Amino acid sequence: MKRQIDTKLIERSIRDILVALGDDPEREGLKETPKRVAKMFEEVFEGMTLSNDEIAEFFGTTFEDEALDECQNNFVIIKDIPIFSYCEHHLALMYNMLVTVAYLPKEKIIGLSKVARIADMVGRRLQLQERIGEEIAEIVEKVTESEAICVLISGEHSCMTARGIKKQGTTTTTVTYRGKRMEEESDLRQECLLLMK
Ligand SMILES: Nc1nc2c(ncn2[C@@H]2O[C@H](COP(=O)(O)OP(=O)(O)OP(=O)(O)O)[C@@H](O)[C@H]2O)c(=O)[nH]1
Ligand SMILES: [Zn+2]
Repeated sequence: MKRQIDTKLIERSIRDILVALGDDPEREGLKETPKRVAKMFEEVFEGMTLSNDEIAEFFGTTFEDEALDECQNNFVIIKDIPIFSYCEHHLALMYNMLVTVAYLPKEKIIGLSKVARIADMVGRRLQLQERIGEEIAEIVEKVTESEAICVLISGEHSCMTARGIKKQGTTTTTVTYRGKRMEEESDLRQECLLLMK
């Protein structure tokens, strides 16, 4: 069940912020700003209205194919999915984010676009980069029942490039492994990472 975002409360809060900044929320350029921001939040935080189970259910289109019985070690890799997110510490934009998802199909394969939809929706939450990887891996595992999943993410955090320490061009890379085979087989982890890069 999709949760509703309280847009009226967001509008009031943004108006308060404009006043706190010493500006006039009634002036022409700002009159519609609280409404615009509330609408933008509804869009960019849509993932906060859904649980991981719901995302798995909505974007869980899978197929079964006899050919899959023959190949227990053939990775599927969906590379460089661009997403945006917002860091939960500063509400600052994470940008130039590229997500690569690899998994070993067991009996089911997931529709390729669904992987991108899952990554996109997980990004639309107040996040940590590490948690984006964990949540994508968890949802892909729920949908595919795969025993070997890896999520590689690289991205820039505006809270680190445009404020504070201001180190432009710094990128952060996170790697998330999930599943029994990934835990147990270090060769598989290495092979997978090599293929993803
Ligand atoms: N691990 C991790 N840290 C993050 C992420 N996004 C932001 N941060 C960090 O969260 C930390 C928050 O630190 P604080 O000391 O509480 O906040 P701050 O005073 O604004 O820190 P500075 O950014 O160093 O100015 C900072 O080091 C951020 O770089 C993320 O996705 N993962
Ligand atoms: Zn931040």
